[in-house]
Amino acid sequence: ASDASDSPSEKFEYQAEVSRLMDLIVNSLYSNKEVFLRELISNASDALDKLRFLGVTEPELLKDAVDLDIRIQTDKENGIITITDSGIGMTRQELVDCLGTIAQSGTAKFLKALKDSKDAGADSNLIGQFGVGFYSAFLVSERVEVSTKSPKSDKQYVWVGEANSSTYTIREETDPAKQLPRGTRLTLYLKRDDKGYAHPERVEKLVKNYSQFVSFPIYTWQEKGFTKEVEVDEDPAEA
Ligand SMILES: CCNC(=O)[C@H]1O[C@@H](n2cnc3c(N)nc(I)nc32)[C@H](O)[C@@H]1O
Repeated sequence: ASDASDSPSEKFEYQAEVSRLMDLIVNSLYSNKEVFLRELISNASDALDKLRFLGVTEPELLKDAVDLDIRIQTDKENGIITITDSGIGMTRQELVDCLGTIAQSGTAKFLKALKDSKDAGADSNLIGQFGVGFYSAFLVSERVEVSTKSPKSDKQYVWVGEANSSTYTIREETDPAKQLPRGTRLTLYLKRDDKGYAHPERVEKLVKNYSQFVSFPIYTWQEKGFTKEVEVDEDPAEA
């Protein structure tokens, strides 16, 4: 929760289409909540891809030499999941453009596709195709924080959204303990009935089921520090 020491935050209204889209996603995927982790890992992977691609022509983007990976930390006592990527990160304006607004055409197309889709399964795949998977975080979270640092900006910002709210806030991240060299850290404060997702073995199972083809290493935080989550198939010759 934001305490007094936080930097001042600015409040924004979601663009109307976004509010409608969030309600639609939460209602249509209610029976398939576990897809949230696949969608958020997919966004993290896209952010790492963007960085790798841009790094080819703009090597200075890679100046903060941190490994390109995705780290998932669970806090089962408090029902919190953290997903951190060392991707390109977002500027303050990008937070507004990417999370507070959506191209009208995108929503209309998504709505039509949703109507045409037959079963719930199709719905969950549709949100990935339309790049709107971020909002699936609100299937299981009462509050989502997106702390992000882009090499294009000298400041780190925190976007905060609450379930069933028509507004979100953005403030500068000034807490020294929360600084990122680059990339994005999502903090999911899980709903009372969904705190079970904050168990490491459940996260591991979801990562194995849904995200085995991500082209970056995914680490889950255990008590004993980060361990490699996705087995790399041993070369039989070396096994
Ligand atoms: C419709 C919701 N919008 C998004 O999910 C967009 O937000 C941005 N986004 C979401 N998670 C992100 C992430 N982890 N890193 C970066 I860079 N951008 C991210 C991307 O531009 C997504 O297309």
